[in-house]
Amino acid sequence: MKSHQEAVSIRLSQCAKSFANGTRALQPLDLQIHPGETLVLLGPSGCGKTTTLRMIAGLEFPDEGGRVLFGEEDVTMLPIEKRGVGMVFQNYALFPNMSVGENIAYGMKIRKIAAGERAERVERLLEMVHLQGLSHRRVDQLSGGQKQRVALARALAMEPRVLLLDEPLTALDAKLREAVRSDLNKLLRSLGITAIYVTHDQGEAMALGDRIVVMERGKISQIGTPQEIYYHPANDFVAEFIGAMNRVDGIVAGDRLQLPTGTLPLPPDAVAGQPAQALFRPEDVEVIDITEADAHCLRGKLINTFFLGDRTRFEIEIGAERPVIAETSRRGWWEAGQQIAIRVPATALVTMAPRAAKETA
Ligand SMILES: Nc1ncnc2c1ncn2[C@@H]1O[C@H](COP(=O)(O)OP(=O)(O)OP(=O)(O)O)[C@@H](O)[C@H]1O
Repeated sequence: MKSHQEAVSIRLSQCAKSFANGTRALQPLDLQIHPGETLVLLGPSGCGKTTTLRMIAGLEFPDEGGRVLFGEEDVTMLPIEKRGVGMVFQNYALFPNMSVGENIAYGMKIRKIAAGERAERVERLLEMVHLQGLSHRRVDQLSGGQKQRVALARALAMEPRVLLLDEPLTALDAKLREAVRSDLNKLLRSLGITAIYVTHDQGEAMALGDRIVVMERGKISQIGTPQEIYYHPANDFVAEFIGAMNRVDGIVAGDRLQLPTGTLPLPPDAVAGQPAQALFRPEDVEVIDITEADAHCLRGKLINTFFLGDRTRFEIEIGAERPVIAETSRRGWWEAGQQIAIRVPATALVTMAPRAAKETA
């Protein structure tokens, strides 16, 4: 089913939010969401993700001076029922004593959409969320994943202009979460609806977002595609929040970064003779046997190993402020206490984006 609505852009302009108790949940915020894109709001607890989403929904209103636009239409003061948004929450918010079909049809009934059309839309939506044949099942007899699919179908039933999802997969167990996430991804792409998705889970953000907005303490820290956020963090906060990051300090010597225990490739912004910092991801660290170490390695002592099933994590003391973390899916094993070496290819050095909090699109 294609969304009947044309995809709409959304613009937040100077949207700040203070609550009556004096909490400043959001600093004045500017944000442009493209028609049909899935934008993920990502950040730690309390950073203002939900408040931003609720302002787009019409469940909160920005402080004076803030404006919310859907396309050309100023919706700043419109309540939720006049905005044409569909919402999905972590806790489903379904009517437990109604059937699946009744839940999905509820909004349509209120809007007095004819029974025939209601039934037809319910069938189409059930098919879309892979719940064919379950229309008469009571909601309290469904699994968590099925409930969340019903909530999604219900949100889409009114053919909203915008779909808003607030931590919709958090209540599901890990395996189910991945399955529903994959379906949701396909669905969002096929519908082409403008969607805003709140999560504190960076894996989810990477998997679902066309772009990700990383938020920190009521402010936008960076906006970018998942690749931009992962490989070119704009600042320390993003670098630390998204995935694990190694950072080591050295001195630029010739075409290498010199550390007490060996060398690494040069960071991109390195200046000869100056101190510089190299940032790299654990999965890009090659762990090698000390007998094979050469001038392009760092030497160290293995202080911890963790077998994680699909990969192994090593913590290696190299005389820097923090141990280097390496993760590899290759089968190879060293014992804690052993001397070891690591190599990092030049292409794996993560660069900081030159300017913070700039829109990249
Ligand atoms: N109704 C309210 N009254 C007062 N303060 C509020 C209210 N709603 C949110 N806050 C505060 O505003 C800040 C941002 O909250 P918000 O719910 O947007 O964060 P969040 O990033 O969604 O966090 P979480 O991931 O924990 O849901 C927090 O400090 C929160 O305590």
